[in-house]
Amino acid sequence: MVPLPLISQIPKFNQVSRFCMAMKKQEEMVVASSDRYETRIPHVLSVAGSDSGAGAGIQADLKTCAARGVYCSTVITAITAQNTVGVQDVNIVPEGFVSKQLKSVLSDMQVDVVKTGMLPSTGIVQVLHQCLKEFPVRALVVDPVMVSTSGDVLAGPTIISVLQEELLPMADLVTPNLKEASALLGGMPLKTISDMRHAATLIHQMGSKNVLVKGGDLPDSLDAVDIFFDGKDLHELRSSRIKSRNTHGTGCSLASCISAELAKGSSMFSAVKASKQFIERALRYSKDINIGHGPQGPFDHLCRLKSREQSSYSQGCFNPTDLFLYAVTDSGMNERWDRSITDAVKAAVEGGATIVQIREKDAKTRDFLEVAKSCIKICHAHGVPLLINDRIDIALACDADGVHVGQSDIPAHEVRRLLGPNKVIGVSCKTMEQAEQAWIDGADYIGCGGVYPTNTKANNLTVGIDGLKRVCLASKLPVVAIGGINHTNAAAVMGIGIPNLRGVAVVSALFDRQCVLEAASKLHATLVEATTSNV
Ligand SMILES: Nc1ncnc2c1ncn2[C@@H]1O[C@H](COP(=O)(O)OP(=O)(O)O)[C@@H](O)[C@H]1O
Ligand SMILES: Cc1ncc(COP(=O)(O)O)c(N)n1
Ligand SMILES: [Mg+2]
Repeated sequence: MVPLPLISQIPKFNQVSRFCMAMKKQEEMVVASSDRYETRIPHVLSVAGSDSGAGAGIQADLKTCAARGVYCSTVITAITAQNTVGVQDVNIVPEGFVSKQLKSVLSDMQVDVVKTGMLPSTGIVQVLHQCLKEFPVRALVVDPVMVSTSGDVLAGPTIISVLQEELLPMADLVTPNLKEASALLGGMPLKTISDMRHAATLIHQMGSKNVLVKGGDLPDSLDAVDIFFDGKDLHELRSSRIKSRNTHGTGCSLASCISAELAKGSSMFSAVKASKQFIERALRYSKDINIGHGPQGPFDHLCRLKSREQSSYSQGCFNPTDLFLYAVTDSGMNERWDRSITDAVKAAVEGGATIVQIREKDAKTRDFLEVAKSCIKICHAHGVPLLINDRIDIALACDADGVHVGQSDIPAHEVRRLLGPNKVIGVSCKTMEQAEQAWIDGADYIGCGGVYPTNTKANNLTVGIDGLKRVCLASKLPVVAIGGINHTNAAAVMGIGIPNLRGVAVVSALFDRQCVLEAASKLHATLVEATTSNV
C-alpha cells in the first residue's frame, strides 16, 4: 500500500484547499438541484479532548451524534488518561497539530456545525478562531470545559480571557456548567436558579448569541434545571433529576446533541429542548449500569437502539412514546417525487420519525414484501419500529413489528390471534365506541382522525379537534392523531394537552415534499417545541 503523504509534505496545500472549496461549491449546486440532497448527512465537527474512559469528550460526542443520526468528525485537542475515579494525566496536543487537523477536516468535508469541548491552551483557542474565520460554518457551539465532574482541571484559568475575546463573539451558543459560568464571571458565586438567570444575562454580554447555564450540579435541586437566554427571553428548562452515579459526560453530550440537532436544521431553542430530553432519557435508561469502580460512571448514549433490541416487540410491551412522529408512506407521492419507498423511509427516520407504517394499497404482493424487508433494516438501524398497513400476510412474512388496521379491515382481535401477543397493533378509530372496542380487542394504540381535511384518503370523514379530544378522553389506549397534520398545525393538535395523545401521524407533510429529511426534522422540532414545557 502506498503511504499517504502528510499534509505538510503536499506542495501548495493552499491550492489543494482552494480546489476543495471549489469542489464544495459545485457539490452544493448539484445537491440543491437534484434528489442527492436527501442523501447528504448532517455533519458536526467536534473539537475536544479524548477521554480514555469514553464517558465524556470526543468519545461522548461521537456516540451522541451517532445516536442522533448525524456524522461526526473529530479534532483532538488533548489526550486524557481518565476513568470513573478521575483524570490521572493530560497530554495537550501542540496547537500546530490541532491546526492541521482542523484544516484537514474543514477544507474537505461539508461541516455544518462546530462543537468545542476541552480547549486546553490559549494557542489552541487562537488557531481555532483563525480556522473558523477561514472556513466559516453554519453554527458554533462552545462548551467551555474547564473542570471535570471529578474536580480535575482540564483547561486552566488562562484560557478564560482568550475564550471571551476570540471564541464567544463568534459563538451561536455557549453552555457553561455552574463552575464554568462562575469562572467566566470572575468567581461570582452561583447557588440558586435566580443566580443562574443573572449569570446567563451577564455571559450573554460576552458576545455569544445564546447562553445555556447548566444546573446539573445545582445543590438541593429536585429537578435538573438549566437556564436558556437568547438575548431577549430567559427560559427555565426542567427535567426530573435522575438519581444515578452515571452522569459523567452529560455536559459534552448535551452540547453535541444540540449541535447535531442544529446540523439537521432545528432552531436553537428546539435543539436545546430536544437535547435536554435526550440526556434525561439516556440517564434514566443507564441509571443502574455499572462500569468502573469510581464515583462517576459513564452513561449509555445508544440506549434507544439497545432498548429496541431487548424490546418491546420481542417482550410484548409497546412503548407509546414511539407514536411521537409517525410516518405513513404513500407510493403515489414517492412516484411523483421520483424516489423509492426505501429512500423515503430512510430520510424520514434520519429526520426524526419515531415509527413508520408502510401503506401500499396497489403494490404487487411480492414487491411489497421486498420493500417491507428493506425498510425494516433501515428502521431497525435507527431503533425505529416498522408496522405494515392492513397486510397481515406481509407483516408475518417479513417479521414486521406490527400491523395497523382500519375499521373495514380484519378485526383487531383476529389480528392479535394471528400475530401473537408480542407484536404492535394499531386501529383507526373515529368514535369513543370504536376506541373502546380496540381496547377490548387487544390493540396497543389507536389512530384518530382525520383531524383536518386531507386528500390522502378519499371520502374520509373529518372528526376535527373536538372529535379528537372526545376520543382521547375516552380511550384507554394511547392515541396518535392523523389527517391533514403538518408543521403549521401540529402544535395546535398537541396543544389539546390530553396526556394519552402521544403524537401525530403524517403522510403528505413528509412525503409530498422535495426533501423528506428536512420536512421530518422540522416537524420533529415543532413537536418537541409544542410538548416541552418552559416557564
Ligand atoms: N442527575 C441528572 N438528571 C437529569 N439531568 C441531569 C442530571 N445531571 C445533569 N443533568 C443535565 O445534564 C446536562 C449537563 O449538565 P451538567 O452536568 O451541569 O454539565 P457538565 O457535565 O458540563 O457539568 C444539563 O442539561 C443538566 O440539566
Ligand atoms: C476529555 C474530557 N472532556 C470533557 C470532560 C468533562 O466532562 P464531565 O464534566 O462530565 O467530567 C472530561 N471529563 N474529559
Ligand atoms: Mg456533569
